[in-house]
Amino acid sequence: MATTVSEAPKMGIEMMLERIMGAMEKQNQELTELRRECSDLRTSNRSMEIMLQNISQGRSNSPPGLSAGMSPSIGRERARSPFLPRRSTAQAGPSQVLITSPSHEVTTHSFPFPDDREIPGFYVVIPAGGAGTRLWPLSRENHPKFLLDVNLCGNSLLQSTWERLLPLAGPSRMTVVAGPAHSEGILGQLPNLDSSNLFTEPGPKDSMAAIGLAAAILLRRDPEAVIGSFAADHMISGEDAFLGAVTEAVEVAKEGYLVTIGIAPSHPATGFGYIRLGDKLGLKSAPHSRLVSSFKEKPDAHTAAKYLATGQYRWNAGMFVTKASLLMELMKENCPDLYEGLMNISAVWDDEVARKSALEEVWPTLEKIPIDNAVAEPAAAQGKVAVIPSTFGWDDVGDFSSLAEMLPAESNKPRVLGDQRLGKRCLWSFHL
Ligand SMILES: Nc1nc2c(ncn2[C@@H]2O[C@H](COP(=O)(O)OP(=O)(O)O[C@H]3O[C@H](CO)[C@@H](O)[C@H](O)[C@@H]3O)[C@@H](O)[C@H]2O)c(=O)[nH]1
Repeated sequence: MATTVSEAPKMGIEMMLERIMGAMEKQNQELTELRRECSDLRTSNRSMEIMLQNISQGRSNSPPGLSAGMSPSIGRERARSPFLPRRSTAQAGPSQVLITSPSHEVTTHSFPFPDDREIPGFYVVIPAGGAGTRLWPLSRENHPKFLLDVNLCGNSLLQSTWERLLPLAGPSRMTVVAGPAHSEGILGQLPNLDSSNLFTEPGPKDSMAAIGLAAAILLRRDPEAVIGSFAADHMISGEDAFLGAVTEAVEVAKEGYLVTIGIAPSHPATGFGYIRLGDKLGLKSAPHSRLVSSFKEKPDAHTAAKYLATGQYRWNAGMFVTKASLLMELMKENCPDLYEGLMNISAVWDDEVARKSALEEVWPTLEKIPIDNAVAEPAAAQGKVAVIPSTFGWDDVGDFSSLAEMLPAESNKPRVLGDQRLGKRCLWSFHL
């Protein structure tokens, strides 16, 4: 049937109305979805607050796996930093560790630390990579975050990492893996680092190649070596609790596990990986050790909030303790080309000329992959990964908001990194 002139505008209006109705319906659906997510978040917030009240009132059915210093307002992007003068108790006292028991009780344990904490055969590996682009321009390619004294304590993050771990390994078993651009800065800041323990990689190939290179070299030097990798640019408070956790991790590593340290989460962070706790291992020498059921790398906020509410998850702090031989076996199984490349490089490491040509030839061909995806996730699926759930304060100082949390400020005043009296000459100020 032919359309008359008077019907044409009517059809146009009807089509417009139809489109508007369709758009409204879509918006309604999205609103319903958002309301549902808000309601989920409110529910998990409420349960967290109740659990926190229980802790503060000393009730025993306290929260599954939360650090006692945690802020109740988990809806905020970040909780108060444990690196600020405390109003909370996340930082355990000397030789005391806040432990979350499997029955979800937070208890305080004392570790019988001997004066000499050195662990024979334990090597520290500090992968110092990345320019920390989220902290640019404070951190730049030639001034990476780990060389900066970001919280004005008098030490760079790298120096603090060194000092923290030195009691466990002693200077001869402390190693660093970094790019050539940073060698001078690293040796300048760490005068006690043996230059043969600075493993220089030609270019960034991500954490598996960096830690794998150290493991391959150390395995040739000491077939029984147990290694622990700890990022150069993390901040930790409650150092006794930290050392206690690493000491337990070494015990578990000796039993043939790849061991990680799980941090009690204080808020539903989306910038970290999460570890799902599995069964208790029941080791006498490592009473808090558990199997890792699975890893989840950087979930969205909704998923992270759900994880927190279960109490069964810890943050993955990127710390791994293992026999060097096990790490290489896992690489051989899961990324054989990377394994072979690193074994070839390590075979000629002590010969400077042969090392140079092996690095030139092999390094560019190596796969760029994080240790989490390369070995930790597949090994967890085989029941080969353990975790020491811990409650020391930890942050990876990833961005300005995390850095700002570590700096003191009066309310409604900017946070200043540098000398406040210098006014405009201060290093940096934050308006957050
Ligand atoms: N030497 C060297 N080190 C590297 C390289 N790539 C990464 N690293 C080092 O390996 C560690 C982790 O690498 P990132 O790239 O910073 O990892 P991420 O995205 O932050 O995630 C990992 O760490 C988080 C904690 O900070 C975890 O929450 C997450 O699950 C994961 O393990 C850091 O110490 C980093 O310096 C490299 O090419 N060379």
